Amino acid sequence: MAEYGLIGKTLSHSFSKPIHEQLGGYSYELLPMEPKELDRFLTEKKFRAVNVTIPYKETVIPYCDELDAHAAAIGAVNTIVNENGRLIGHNTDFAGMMALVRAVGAQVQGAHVLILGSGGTCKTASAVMRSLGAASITVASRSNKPGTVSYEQAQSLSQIQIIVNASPAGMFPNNAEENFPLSHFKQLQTVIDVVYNPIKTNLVLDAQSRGIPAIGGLLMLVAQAKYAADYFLSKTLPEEQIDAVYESLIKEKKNLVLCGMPMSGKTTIGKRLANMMNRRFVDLDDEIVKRENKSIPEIFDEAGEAGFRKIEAEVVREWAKENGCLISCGGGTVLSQANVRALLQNGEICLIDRPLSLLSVGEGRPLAKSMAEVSALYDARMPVYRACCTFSVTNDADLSAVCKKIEEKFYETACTKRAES
Ligand SMILES: Nc1ncnc2c1ncn2[C@@H]1O[C@H](COP(=O)(O)OP(=O)(O)O)[C@@H](O)[C@H]1O
Ligand SMILES: O=C(O)C1=C[C@@H](OP(=O)(O)O)[C@@H](O)[C@H](O)C1
Ligand SMILES: [Mg+2]
Repeated sequence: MAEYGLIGKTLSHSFSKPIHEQLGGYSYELLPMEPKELDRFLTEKKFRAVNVTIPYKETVIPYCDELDAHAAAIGAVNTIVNENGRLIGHNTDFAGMMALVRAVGAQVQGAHVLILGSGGTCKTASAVMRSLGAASITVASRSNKPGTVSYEQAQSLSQIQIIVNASPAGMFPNNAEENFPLSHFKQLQTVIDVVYNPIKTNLVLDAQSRGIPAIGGLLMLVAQAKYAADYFLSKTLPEEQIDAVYESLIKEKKNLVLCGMPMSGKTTIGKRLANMMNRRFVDLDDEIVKRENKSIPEIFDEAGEAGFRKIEAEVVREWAKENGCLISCGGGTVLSQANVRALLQNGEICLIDRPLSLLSVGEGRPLAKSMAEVSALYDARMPVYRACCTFSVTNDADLSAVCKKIEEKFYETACTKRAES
């Protein structure tokens, strides 16, 4: 019998297991099930408490003997506690979203709010925004539901100050999906995205690049889990647990991406650091070579630089979706804004800043065959590297000192909650 767990349809990418195990010390199982199995599961009641996710948050309501006030008002249940055979339904998404709103510093009182998506999460978002005194709440949906506007109509709502994405747009595996355009919203103050995989969707990255505070859904996931764990254990865990679990999850899940000049040490440092940090090591050039079964100079000879960049972009798309990796780029990878954006969804980019005087001509590098070429590349590329990186480390010391410095900076500056909003 699974004592605690998560019921839903497809759960392979859920982070709930490590979150709950860290929060409450109990074992927590992912329990994917079809509707037929759900009926048996909730009738047999062989569990102590479970969380509920898509698409069952409304389906489970008739099985509950009692609902708490939030669950009843919202019409969705994400936590069920089995109290001696009586199933009590709670909604801790409400408190989870409150935590997200607080963390990003949204001023909801008197604000005009646009919610993207009209499913279950929209109900929670509306309830939160209403309770915080929003002046108006408009819901945009693709399905012409009564009381909603289309995405096209939503574009003309120039008074909108807060946008909440409550739809699965941009969610894994559709990370590259174009986000809802933000350029029309001149009054926009805050963007909240409930999607937590990737850690930053294109919507969050777009808002942040416009200087608009924005936050992804990971903190909400952790916060709702903490409030669910309170019900599971019949006690109130400290609020600080939310930040602690969030930060440890971010540290584990974020990719560390190394960029920089050819011969700056990306591959060498990457291998060593991945070992030190116990991370999966991915060298994008190696992945390209493996995929094409050709060396890099052969690819350049046959397909030109444009052909190489096309393959490189596809390999970036694939690996940028992963979590917890150490990714060493090729020297030209981050010259493409689309590649940078993909890598920033789940990662922090570190520039390996190796002074020009320490760079040399390397083998198998078609674009850096002479020192004159290296020097010209250096002048052209360093500003681009500096602009795209989250932090940089000078590589002019011995390798182990440089690796240590990168690890420290990654954890200290790149993985804090502040970096997400
Ligand atoms: N801090 C360092 N100390 C000594 N050698 C270094 C250092 N950084 C880089 N190198 C050397 O520079 C060369 C190029 O490194 P590499 O990792 O292949 O660069 P990249 O992947 O950035 O093109 C390797 O021979 C590596 O050992
Ligand atoms: O600078 C570049 O444009 C390139 C750098 C190489 O990687 P390294 O930086 O690891 O040498 C490799 O991706 C390819 O030759 C193109
Ligand atoms: Mg390399």
